[in-house]
Amino acid sequence: MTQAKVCFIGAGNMPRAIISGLVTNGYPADKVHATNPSVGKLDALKADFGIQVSHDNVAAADDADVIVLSVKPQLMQMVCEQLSHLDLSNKLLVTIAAGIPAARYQDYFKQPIKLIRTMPNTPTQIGVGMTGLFADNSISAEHKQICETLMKTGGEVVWVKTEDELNQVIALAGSSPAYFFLFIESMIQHGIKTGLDEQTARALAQQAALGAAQMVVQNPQLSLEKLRTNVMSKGGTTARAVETLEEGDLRGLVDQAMTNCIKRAEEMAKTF
Ligand SMILES: NC(=O)C1=CN([C@@H]2O[C@H](COP(=O)(O)OP(=O)(O)OC[C@H]3O[C@@H](n4cnc5c(N)ncnc54)[C@H](OP(=O)(O)O)[C@@H]3O)[C@@H](O)[C@H]2O)C=CC1
Ligand SMILES: O=C(O)[C@@H]1CCC=N1
Repeated sequence: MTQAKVCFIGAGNMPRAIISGLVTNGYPADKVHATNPSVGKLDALKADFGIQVSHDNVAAADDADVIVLSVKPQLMQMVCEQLSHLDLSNKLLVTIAAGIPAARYQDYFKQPIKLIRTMPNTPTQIGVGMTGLFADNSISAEHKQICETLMKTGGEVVWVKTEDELNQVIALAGSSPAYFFLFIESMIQHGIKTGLDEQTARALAQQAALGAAQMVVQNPQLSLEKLRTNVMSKGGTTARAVETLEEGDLRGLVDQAMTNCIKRAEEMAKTF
């Protein structure tokens, strides 16, 4: 089952990112199906990637080898219950939802299931994603391999040893693209405020962000502190800017943001 028939239940931002990674990297489009209530996202997926689309969760799931549960956590129970009368014994279930514990799905489906929890991020869309994966001991090596192959088309994957660690994956990778977007957005706002046009401000900020990320990736032998201090001439402009960020306790703020991110995942685990 190396090229399994995959069905995404829910066709929002994250499944679109995964589907883009899959098809762009040569996964056969005719083996990918997405379902969604509204038509716009389905039309776009069909036009952009040539995959099958429909509104019928049950028929699509019944036809698939791998069912990727891709709706918002608050809709998950309803969607799973809708599929619960299908024979799922030969299917692999993959969830991308934040928060909901693996054991909860067993209750939703009212039958024994094989489920892998994943936590991807939207850069998967352009092949530089990061996905955390968790499977308990009941999941076969073959199913783990299928899931890993699917997620790897969009970037890197990391298996975590305990389910709790998936919450750290959310804080470090699932949610974190948004932190970087906010930072870049703030930089662009400053550029515009001080007189640059938006296009120029964005070009400057985005290239600096890309360059900084590539510097981190391509210099594993250098600490982040070293990379930072290499930019900071003594008594220069960067030192003044970085001092300002430190005085404003950027580190403390990031720590608090990530702590709250994890707390929210824990709350969601109790709610859904
Ligand atoms: N966005 C991200 O960066 C990440 C998201 N996730 C997880 O991915 C999941 C989806 O998030 P995301 O894609 O961002 O959410 P979106 O809000 O973009 O998409 C949710 C989709 O689910 C559809 N939907 C609603 N009801 C049903 C139903 N009954 N059957 C099938 N589809 C339905 C919605 O359709 P309609 O528009 O018609 O209402 C919508 O297209 C969440 O569980 C989230 O935790 C995980 C990692 C990262
Ligand atoms: O914000 C969320 O809940 C989802 C999970 C990680 C990214 N988006």
